[in-house]
Amino acid sequence: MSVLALDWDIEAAGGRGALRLLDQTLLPARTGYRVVTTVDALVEAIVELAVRGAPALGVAGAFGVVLALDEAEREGWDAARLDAEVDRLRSARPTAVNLAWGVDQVRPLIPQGREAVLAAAHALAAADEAANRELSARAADWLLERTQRPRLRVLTHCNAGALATSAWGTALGVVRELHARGRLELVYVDETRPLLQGARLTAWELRAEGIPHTVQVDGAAASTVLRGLVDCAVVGADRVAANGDVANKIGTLAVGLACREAGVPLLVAAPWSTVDLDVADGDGIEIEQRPDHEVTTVGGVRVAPEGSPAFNPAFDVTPARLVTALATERGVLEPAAGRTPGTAEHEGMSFTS
Ligand SMILES: CSC[C@H]1O[C@H](OP(=O)(O)O)[C@H](O)[C@@H]1O
Repeated sequence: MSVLALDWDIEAAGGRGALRLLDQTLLPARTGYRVVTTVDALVEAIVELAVRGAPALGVAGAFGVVLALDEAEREGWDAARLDAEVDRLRSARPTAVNLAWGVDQVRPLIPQGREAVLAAAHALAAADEAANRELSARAADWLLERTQRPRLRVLTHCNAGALATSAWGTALGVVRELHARGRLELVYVDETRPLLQGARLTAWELRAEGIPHTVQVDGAAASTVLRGLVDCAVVGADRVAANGDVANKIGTLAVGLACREAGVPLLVAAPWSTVDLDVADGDGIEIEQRPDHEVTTVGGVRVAPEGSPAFNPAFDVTPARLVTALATERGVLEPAAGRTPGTAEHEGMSFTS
């Protein structure tokens, strides 16, 4: 199964093409799509998490610039309006660096015309898949060497799968790689409240491919780790600071603390596009605050009393000292060990254990 979170649909919208999004708010109950042709519709899809996941947001941002160019032509926008709309797309969600990065990769090509921007967006999507496959192989090698286990029991949090990327996935890319090698025993899938990306999306991906897994409540993660039920935790990332601090879905920090206490490796799987060298450490990463109703209701049913407010940070920051390994397509770094890469590929990163 090769699910695509998003793809450019050249037949849509009168032949000019459109961005077709697998609407992740509908999964796993049903499969539906949003075919978006405007910046408004794409921003709405991003904010509602119809399309989500750092690398997928990068690809959506790049194709979103093409949508903005087409809309500008249809609506007669001047350069200032086009610029403002691209900025609005770029800032639709603040924590994942990839959205802004994807826009910034293609924006300089606007003077060369829409076909140049479209070609660059396609190239960015292809490069993301290649990076995911490379980092997954490197991560699997590292985990098998580190654990010396014949088959691995893995805990993962949220969804960092094909649905969160252009294809293959990051954390789930590592799981797919281990499974393909016959070296995966079981995946413990944190449900990942409040939007349940684990229970809804990660389980959907793993079930579709017959990858053994079991869904658990987020509150079980620490005891699962400390009871020795897993050999490692593998998660994605939304932004990695220059010192190795990692912003990821809320609850990742708790997994990192449990792993450190249990002496179990926490591996963060992320393409280099998620590394933000302009941010020195985690304190510089903006954490998205999301609406109360995501916490106080479940499936539209109120579970907290009317009038009870909610605290709903969408991400947390796991300090580098808890990150055993950071697997990118350029190599596997070891922030917790203070192993500064000291190689050209990782120029700008610096870890102190
Ligand atoms: C490889 S996706 C990285 C990251 O994105 C997810 O956040 P969201 O579902 O809010 O877009 C989650 O933090 C994943 O780990």
